[in-house]
Amino acid sequence: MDKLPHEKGFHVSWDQLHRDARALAWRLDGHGPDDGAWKAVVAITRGGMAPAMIVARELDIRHVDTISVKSYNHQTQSEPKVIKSPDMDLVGDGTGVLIIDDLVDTGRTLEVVRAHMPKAHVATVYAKPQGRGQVDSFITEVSQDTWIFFPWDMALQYVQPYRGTD
Ligand SMILES: O=P(O)(O)OC[C@H]1O[C@H](OP(=O)(O)OP(=O)(O)O)[C@H](O)[C@@H]1O
Ligand SMILES: Nc1nc2[nH]cnc2c(=O)[nH]1
Ligand SMILES: [Mg+2]
Repeated sequence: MDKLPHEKGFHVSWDQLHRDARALAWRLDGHGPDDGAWKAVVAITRGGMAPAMIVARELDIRHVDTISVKSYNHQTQSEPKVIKSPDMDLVGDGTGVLIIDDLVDTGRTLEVVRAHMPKAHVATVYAKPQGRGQVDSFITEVSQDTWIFFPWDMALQYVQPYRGTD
């Protein structure tokens, strides 16, 4: 069987992701610059889209845009590239904008995104120590040598019982 590049796996179900993204929304609620309100959400595609939708729903934010940064091919990192920018008339310098991603690992993706919107508030659901300094808010920290598996990358499958029957 193929070996994973990381020994530890943190497997996140849809239910867990929903709860954690909601917890992130509750943490951010009332902390925007305009009487506590946020003016827009920018999801970092693709992984930030589901958490961003949940946060936007909880905080009643209707302006939702995306920035696309590609930095991984499966589990191998390469130079991050912005493939698609948000509407800069909407986001401006980032004031009042919530940038949402599923996780921060090395922080390289967020470095690129922050350069686009320096005044935005950056939030991720999960964070690893190396990239934690790039996020303003997050919910759960995992160790650097843990690989996070998201529900959209998994499927239910049969598991052998601990004790075989033969
Ligand atoms: O902090 P970093 O080391 O830069 O890594 C974090 C980024 O890596 C993953 O995205 P990926 O580039 O794999 O694209 P995807 O969201 O489309 O899966 C993840 O969703 C984060 O956006
Ligand atoms: N799914 C997933 N993508 C990543 N990109 C960088 N780190 C990770 C991780 O732990 N899990
Ligand atoms: Mg991503």
